[in-house]
Amino acid sequence: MEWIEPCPLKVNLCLGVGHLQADGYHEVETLFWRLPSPEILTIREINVNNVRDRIFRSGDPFAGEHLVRRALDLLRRHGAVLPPLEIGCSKVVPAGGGVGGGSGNAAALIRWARRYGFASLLPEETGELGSDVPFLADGAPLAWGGGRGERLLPLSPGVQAKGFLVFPRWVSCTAEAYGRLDALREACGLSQELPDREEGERILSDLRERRVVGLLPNDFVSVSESLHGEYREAWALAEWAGALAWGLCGSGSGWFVVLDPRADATSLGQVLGRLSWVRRLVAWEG
Ligand SMILES: C[C@](O)(CO)[C@H](O)COP(=O)(O)OP(=O)(O)OC[C@H]1O[C@@H](n2ccc(N)nc2=O)[C@H](O)[C@@H]1O
Ligand SMILES: Nc1ncnc2c1ncn2[C@@H]1O[C@H](COP(=O)(O)OP(=O)(O)OP(=O)(O)O)[C@@H](O)[C@H]1O
Repeated sequence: MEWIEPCPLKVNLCLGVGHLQADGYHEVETLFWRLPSPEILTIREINVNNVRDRIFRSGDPFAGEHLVRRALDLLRRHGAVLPPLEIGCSKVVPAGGGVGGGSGNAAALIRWARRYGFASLLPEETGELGSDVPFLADGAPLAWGGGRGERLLPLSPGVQAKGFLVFPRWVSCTAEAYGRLDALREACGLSQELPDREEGERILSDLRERRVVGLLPNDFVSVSESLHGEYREAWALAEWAGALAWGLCGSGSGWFVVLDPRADATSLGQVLGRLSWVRRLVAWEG
């Protein structure tokens, strides 16, 4: 048997970071939006006894253990009786870009396991793989997320739009970004007021009505702008292009532009593609 499983990505249409908790994680309040990923998982059953799983890596490189392997281990620990599997994924989305590319690969396997009745994991369980995995594994197009991202309230209907994910030449380590935000807040006495769901609903209603929102609220913007002046150029370009909204992907380094679904994205795509500090451009429609 062979299955093809599409992988999801996420951006945060609003992201507020609260205090560091005793478990080493910060409390967040966020509006998750699922976007289609250019990546897919191919899952093949190995019909030979006493053979181990084979997980193949190709495309864009990344460090550390494959999140798909960790997802397989998690599924089996929770009772999934899976045959040995051969899983492949050609990486297109750069790691450290803030869209949960690796988390989306793991989430795709978890969704596949749920669909075929192998196991149905809870958000608190999938959160072990990464804070964005519960949302990505859930399947809702939009959700308000609390806790570390595992407390989810699905929102509907979705938003029709198109746009770009833009990955710069630098990457952002999530743990470092949270640490820098704490340090910046301590140094500048910045407030830690968390957004509420009403703020998220306002953003959604503007986007559904195709009203311009501008730069989306994300506490990591100040951290990223302090490290890379290029983000200000990014926001100016998005505004010049008549985008509905733009913002940082999670804790960076990627950023995204949301356009009216009827807009012609050609010139913006050409301009973004020519920027010397841009490593990869991914167009999306959803
Ligand atoms: C920035 C977001 O993408 C917003 O959706 C997520 O909060 C980050 O999710 P992620 O990249 O999957 O990160 P994780 O693998 O869960 O966490 C990596 C590290 O980031 C820090 N971390 C992460 C999430 C969180 N709410 N507070 C944290 O302080 C912790 O040091 C943690 O060890
Ligand atoms: N299949 C995978 N694809 C990409 N990265 C992976 C994968 N498996 C493990 N990783 C590691 O996990 C980290 C987190 O990946 P993920 O794509 O979920 O998060 P991100 O928000 O895009 O980036 P980061 O958390 O690194 O800022 C990556 O930085 C990478 O080192």
